[in-house]
Amino acid sequence: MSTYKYATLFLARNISVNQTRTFFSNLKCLDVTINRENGVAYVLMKHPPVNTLNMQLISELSLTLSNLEKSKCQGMILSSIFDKVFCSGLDLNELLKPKPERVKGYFSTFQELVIQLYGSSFPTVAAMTGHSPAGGCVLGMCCEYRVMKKNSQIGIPGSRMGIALPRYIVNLMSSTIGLRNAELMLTKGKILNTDEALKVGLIDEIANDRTDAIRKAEDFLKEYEMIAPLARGITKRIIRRSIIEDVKMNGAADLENFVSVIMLPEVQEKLDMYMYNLKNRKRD
Ligand SMILES: CCCCCC/C=C\CC(=O)SCCNC(=O)CCNC(=O)[C@H](O)C(C)(C)COP(=O)(O)OP(=O)(O)OC[C@H]1O[C@@H](n2cnc3c(N)ncnc32)[C@H](O)[C@@H]1OP(=O)(O)O
Repeated sequence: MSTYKYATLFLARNISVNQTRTFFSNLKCLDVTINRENGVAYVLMKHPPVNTLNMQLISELSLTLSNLEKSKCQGMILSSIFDKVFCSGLDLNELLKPKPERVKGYFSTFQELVIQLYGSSFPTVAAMTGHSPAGGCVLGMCCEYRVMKKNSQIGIPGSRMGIALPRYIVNLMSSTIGLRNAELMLTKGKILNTDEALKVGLIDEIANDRTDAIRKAEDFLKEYEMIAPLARGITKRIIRRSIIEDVKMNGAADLENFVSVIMLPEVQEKLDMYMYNLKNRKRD
């Protein structure tokens, strides 16, 4: 049995091997296991070293969501096998010196994933085992509930990187923490620690460690066992409809705009500096 399989079973505590089944065995960047008893899917990102959202990870997440939609999945916990990082966001290498068609395809695949996760029919929880910058924060915001390990950081540093965010990201943040907080956070490209994130409502609970994060995520999903699935699903759809409709209406134009900004020499210069600083910063 692989290390990852052990990790999955460890996460699905109290569940014997007979109660779990590996949903997909041919994925490179994900482990997907379903608990047969309650229908909860555990989707663990395992793309070393820091779960950067390269094309492969984005595509596997998307494929997994499609398959979970077709299965009798009752809920999903999105997490990471890494203790320090949930997800480090989009792949900065895709943003640097990009070819227009390639970068357009990349962002469009990410946009589709966001809408798929945000609009999923089953309830979703992000069990964030560590830092969740940028795209990692976006994945978390698409879920109904976010539990984050203490001493982690979360936020979208777009402005600090010279990137004007697409409107669906701004809308997601505004719907999560309110317009005022979103404006303050996003215009400054602020990254929050767990206490700050809890205070503004960017996360819902703080966990002591990985096991605690998973337990809290399971507890959140358990509450739905008493709720009529149809009523829950319809209500979720109504609440989330405006952002989804907005992407359908404006997503393509928004994407064109975003790509043309990314290609600007001054934005590229800023991104280059950002990457340089990332590679040369002191590690803690
Ligand atoms: C139309 C769609 C638009 C969406 C627009 C808005 C949404 C998102 C935009 C983005 O997501 S851009 C990506 C922004 N991400 C970041 O700024 C995070 C950067 N990374 C970090 O802060 C840290 O790596 C970490 C996540 C806190 C982890 O720190 P740790 O010390 O554990 O690990 P490192 O040593 O820093 O990293 C290991 C290794 O990975 C490289 N790396 C990290 N993150 C990225 C990344 N996002 N893209 C590419 N590469 C990344 C890092 O440079 C290290 O490489 P080496 O130095 O080992 O070669």
